[in-house]
Amino acid sequence: MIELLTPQEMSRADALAMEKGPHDGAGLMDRAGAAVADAVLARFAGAAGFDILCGPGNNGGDGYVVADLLRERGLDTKVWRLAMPRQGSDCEAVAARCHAECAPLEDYRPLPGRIAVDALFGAGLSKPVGGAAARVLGSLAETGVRVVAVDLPSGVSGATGQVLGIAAPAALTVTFFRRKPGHLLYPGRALCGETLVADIGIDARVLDEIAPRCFVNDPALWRAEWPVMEPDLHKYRRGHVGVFSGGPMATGAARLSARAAARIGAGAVTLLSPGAALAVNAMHLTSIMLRRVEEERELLEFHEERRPKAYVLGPGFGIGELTRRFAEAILQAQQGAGLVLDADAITAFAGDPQRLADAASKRRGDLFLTPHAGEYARLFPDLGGDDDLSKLDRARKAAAHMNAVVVYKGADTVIAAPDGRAAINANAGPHLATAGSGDVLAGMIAGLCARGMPGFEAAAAAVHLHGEAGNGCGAGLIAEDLPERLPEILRDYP
Ligand SMILES: NC(=O)C1=CN([C@@H]2O[C@H](COP(=O)(O)OP(=O)(O)OC[C@H]3O[C@@H](n4cnc5c(N)ncnc54)[C@H](O)[C@@H]3O)[C@@H](O)[C@H]2O)[C@@H](O)CC1
Ligand SMILES: [K+]
Repeated sequence: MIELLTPQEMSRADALAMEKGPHDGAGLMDRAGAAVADAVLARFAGAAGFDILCGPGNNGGDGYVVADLLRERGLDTKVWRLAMPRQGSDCEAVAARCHAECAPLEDYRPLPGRIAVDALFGAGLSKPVGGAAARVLGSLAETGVRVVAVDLPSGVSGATGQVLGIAAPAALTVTFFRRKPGHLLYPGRALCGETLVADIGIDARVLDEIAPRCFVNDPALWRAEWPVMEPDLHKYRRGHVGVFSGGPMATGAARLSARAAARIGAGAVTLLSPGAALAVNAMHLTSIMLRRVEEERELLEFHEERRPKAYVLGPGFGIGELTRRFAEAILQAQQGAGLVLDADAITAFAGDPQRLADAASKRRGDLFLTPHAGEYARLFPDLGGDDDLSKLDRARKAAAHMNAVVVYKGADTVIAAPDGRAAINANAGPHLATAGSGDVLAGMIAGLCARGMPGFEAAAAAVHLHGEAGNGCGAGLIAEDLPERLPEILRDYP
């Protein structure tokens, strides 16, 4: 169940399911409505009554099925319809046989103690919600009546998670077959409340034809590429990571990355430090090696001699020509290596992103960019300022343009590959929003890249395990804790 379908892909799944049987459109709708009614009864059977808000499309159709099922149970149930069902739709067919009392939506007033089932718009939302629907959704949000959303809270775009017009927060959302990006991308994710995915009898083989390109970032997405630890493994075959340190007053970030690379299983890690910071770094390192790298010549010597599999450049490094030259040197080296550009190394290319794109077009190893929203907007001002683009679109466009795996960070981190695959992360808690957390993630990505994981999977695995590490710490978390949680988590990934 890791695939995420756009509303268009979901309607294709519905159509393919109807074509192949055994259920026709009304049959799927019966099952969808029954799944919602079951979920409502499991949680809110004791409510004073049930108000089913029905739109004119098939989302409304699900609502009529719910109304009938609750009414059959003898529960106080009333349908409030926005408009008559669309002619010839499955909604029209199920509405015609619904026995619940119907009234115009504009007469609906939310009453405390009753449950509102929001079946106004689902996958077919096509414009901002206005008029009576907007007034009702606004009043739901104000009165705090408990809302169960059918498929999606009406007003939330399934494709982007953005609110078109207005949406009312749901306590529970019941969706069908597979989730959509809008269930996982904010603000949609927060408006969905608890999300249930119901099986309505669509055969998963329809996915072979749809070939979805977006996934929830679950271990099932990358587990097959997890590097196997062979018993006779030599430390350099486990991959060597080089991490660039900043000057004497900015060394901590690089050490966090280095420690994370080591903890995630790189066989060796070397901190590449300017001469002035060697002493301060040496005072804080034990198993991690230290080497002076201040000029491009020293970097190339290290690269030739030690053949690292991946680098981290950016944390605490500073923004300047040296940053850009180091990045280019690694991307253009004969012996390819992965390169994670984080923090300052992303900002260093702001103003001239084409220079990075040119270097990346010739790369021999994987390239990763790990911006948060601010860094993203600095590097891609046009994409960052385009309100029509979702976070998913932005990550994908950046990945294609930079020929890189882009990890667009935040509470709903998106990982996108240049080939169009993308994953949305869902396991990270708010405690991860702390100084140094991103430096740890950069090191984890480099470590998994050095261990031989392909780029997209390495980034997705690192983001997931970073979330797990954060959840293991909870409140009081500081970035130093994250690498130390990894040995326990990695017991599940031998
Ligand atoms: N037989 C099927 O096709 C199935 C459909 N399912 C349900 O059907 C939904 C999708 O149905 P539809 O494609 O009919 O789409 P919706 O019912 O989500 O909405 C489409 C209707 O709403 C109108 N509309 C869209 N945005 C509006 C706005 N902002 N203001 C006013 N009117 C607006 C459209 O003109 C159209 O009439 C899913 O979300 C799911 O709940 C499920 O029952 C599974 C089976
Ligand atoms: K809805």
